[in-house]
Amino acid sequence: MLLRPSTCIRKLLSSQTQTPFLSFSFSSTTTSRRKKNKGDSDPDSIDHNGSVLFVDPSRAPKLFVVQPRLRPQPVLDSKLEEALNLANSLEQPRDGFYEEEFESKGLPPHLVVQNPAIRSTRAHADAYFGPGTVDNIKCHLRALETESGIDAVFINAILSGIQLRNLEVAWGKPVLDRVGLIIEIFNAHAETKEAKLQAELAALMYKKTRLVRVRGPGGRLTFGQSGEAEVVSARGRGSGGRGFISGAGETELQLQRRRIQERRNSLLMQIEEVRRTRALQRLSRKRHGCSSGQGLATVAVVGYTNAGKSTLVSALSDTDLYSDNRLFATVDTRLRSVILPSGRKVLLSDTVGFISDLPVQLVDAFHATLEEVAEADLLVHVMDSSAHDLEEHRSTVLQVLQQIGVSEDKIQNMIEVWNKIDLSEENVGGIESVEADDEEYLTEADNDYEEVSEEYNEDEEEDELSEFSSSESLDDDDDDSNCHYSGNMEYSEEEYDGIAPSVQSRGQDICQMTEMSRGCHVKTSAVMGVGLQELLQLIDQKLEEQRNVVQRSFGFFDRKWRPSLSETSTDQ
Ligand SMILES: Nc1nc2c(ncn2[C@@H]2O[C@H](COP(=O)(O)OP(=O)(O)OP(=O)(O)O)[C@@H](O)[C@H]2O)c(=O)[nH]1
Ligand SMILES: [Mg+2]
Repeated sequence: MLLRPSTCIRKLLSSQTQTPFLSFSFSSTTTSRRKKNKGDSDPDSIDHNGSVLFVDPSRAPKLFVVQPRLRPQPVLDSKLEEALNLANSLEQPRDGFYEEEFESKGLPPHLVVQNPAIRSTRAHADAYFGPGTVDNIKCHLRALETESGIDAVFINAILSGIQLRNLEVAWGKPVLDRVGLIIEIFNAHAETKEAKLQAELAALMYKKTRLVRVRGPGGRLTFGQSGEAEVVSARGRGSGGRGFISGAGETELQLQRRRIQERRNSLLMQIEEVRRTRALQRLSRKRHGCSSGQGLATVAVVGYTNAGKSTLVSALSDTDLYSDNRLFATVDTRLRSVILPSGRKVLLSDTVGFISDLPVQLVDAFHATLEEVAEADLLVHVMDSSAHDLEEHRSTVLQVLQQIGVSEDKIQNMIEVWNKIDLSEENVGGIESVEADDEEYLTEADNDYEEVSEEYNEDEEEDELSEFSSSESLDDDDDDSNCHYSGNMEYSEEEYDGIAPSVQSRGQDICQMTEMSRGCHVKTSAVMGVGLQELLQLIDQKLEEQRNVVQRSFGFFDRKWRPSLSETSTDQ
C-alpha cells in the first residue's frame, strides 16, 4: 500500500453508470467526503468528473493493451513497455492509498498487431485497423472475458472519434487511445484543486473532439449509447449527402456541445483565477522572496515522465515528495527551497512530466502549471539514463518546452542531468557509441525486421490464442519501404510529404535544438544521493553567470540612456 503525502481525500470514480461505453454525463458524480476537502471551496469545481471511463470504483480498471507494430524491434519493445506502464498507471487512489504497489502489478494482457499507419490510413479510416485485426482482437477479448474480464481496450496510437466509436461497437468495450488514456491518468492522479480543474478541462476538450453521431436501431439519427448503433458522422452530417439534418440526433449533439461549452467557460474562469494567483506569487517571490528581502530564483526541474524528477527534488531539498514508478505520479507543481553551496537560497519546482504525443488538450489546459516552467530562471532537465530511447525522450522534452513558450536562451542554458546512474553505469558510458553507430544499427534492424515479420505470420497460424501476457503479432504482409519516423509514428514517403510543412520544420528545429543541448552535465542517482552536490554547484554557477549578464546589460542601458554626471566624467 502506498501512502500519498497529501491528506487530501481523492474523488471516487463514478458509480452512477455501468455502461461500458464512453459516457458524456455531466451530472454530479462526487461523494460527500470529497466535498469536505480543504481547498475545494467552489462547489462548481467538484460537481463534475473529468473521467470518460466509468468502471467499478472499488478497484483499478483492467485494460487490454493493443500495440501497433513499430520497427526496429528495440523501438517496439520500448513503446510496448511504455504502453503497459501507462495501462498499469491508470488507478485512482482512495483515501490516499493505491490498491497495490506498482511493482507488484503483473503485466496487463496485451497484443502486438499490424500497424495500419505503415500503409495508407485511408483504407481503415472507419476503424483504424483492418477487419482481420479487429476480429482477432475481438477473439482475444472473448477469451479473456471468461478469465478475468476487461474494463476497456487501450490502443497505443491516436484515433479519431469515429474510429474509437466503431471499435467500441465491434468489441463491446470502451476503447481508449493514447490521448484518452493519458488524460484519464491525469484525472485519476490530480490531487490539488488546480490540477483537478485543468485535468477536467483537458478531458472536456478531448470529449468535444470525439463527439460522434450514431444511427440508432430504428434508423433514427441519435446520440445514444447503444452498442448496435452505427456511427454516421463526427460532424453532424447525414450519410446521404444532404448536408445538415435536423432532428433528435442534431438536437442531442447541440445539447452536448452546449453543455461542454458551458462547463468549459466555468473551468476557464476558475483556471484564470489560479493563474492570476500564481503570477502574483511569482512576482512576490522575485521581488522579496527571502527574509533578507532579496528575490528568490526559481529552478524548474523538467523531464520525461518517470525520469526521477520528484525523487531528485526530494533528495536535493531533503524533503519527501511523492514518487512512484507509475507514470504521471506528479500532475501539479510543488516548490521546495534549497540552499546552494554559495549560501544563496533558491526554489526548486517539481512539475508534471512529459511524454511523446503529449495530448495538445493537456498542454493547453495545463497552461497555468506549465507557466511555472516557462517563467523559471533556470531549467534542470532530468533524464533517465537507463532508458533505451534516451534520444527520443530528450527531443520530446525539448519539443514540449518549445510548445509552452520557453525561450531558446533558456533551453540552451538548461542543465542536463542523467539520473538513475546506479541502474545504468555501463549504459551511460556507451551512449555516445550507440549514437555513432545508429545508422548502421537501423539498417541491420530493418533487415532483421523482414525475417521477424515472416516468423510472426507463421506463429499466427499455429497459436492464434496463445498466452496473452506475451507479445504477439497478427501481421499480414507489410510493405515497409521508404518509411519516415515522426514521433512514434511511421509514415510512408507519400504520407510524410502530406504532413503539414510546419510539422516537418518543427521536427527539424527540434533536431537542431537537440544537437545544441546535447550532452550530459551531471550524472546523479537520486535514490543513492550521488552527484547531488555537483548539481547544486552547477545551479549556483549558472545562476551567478545569469546575474552577471543581467547586471552587465543594466549597466549598458544606464550608460546609453541615463548617463550620470559622475559616470560621464569618470569615462572622460
Ligand atoms: N534506481 C533508481 N531509481 C530511481 C532514481 N530516481 C528515481 N528513481 C525511481 O524512479 C521512479 C520514478 O521516480 P519519480 O521521482 O516519481 O519520477 P518523476 O520523474 O517525478 O515521475 P512523474 O512524476 O511520474 O513524471 C520511482 O520509483 C523512483 O524510486 C535513481 O536515481 N535510481
Ligand atoms: Mg514526479
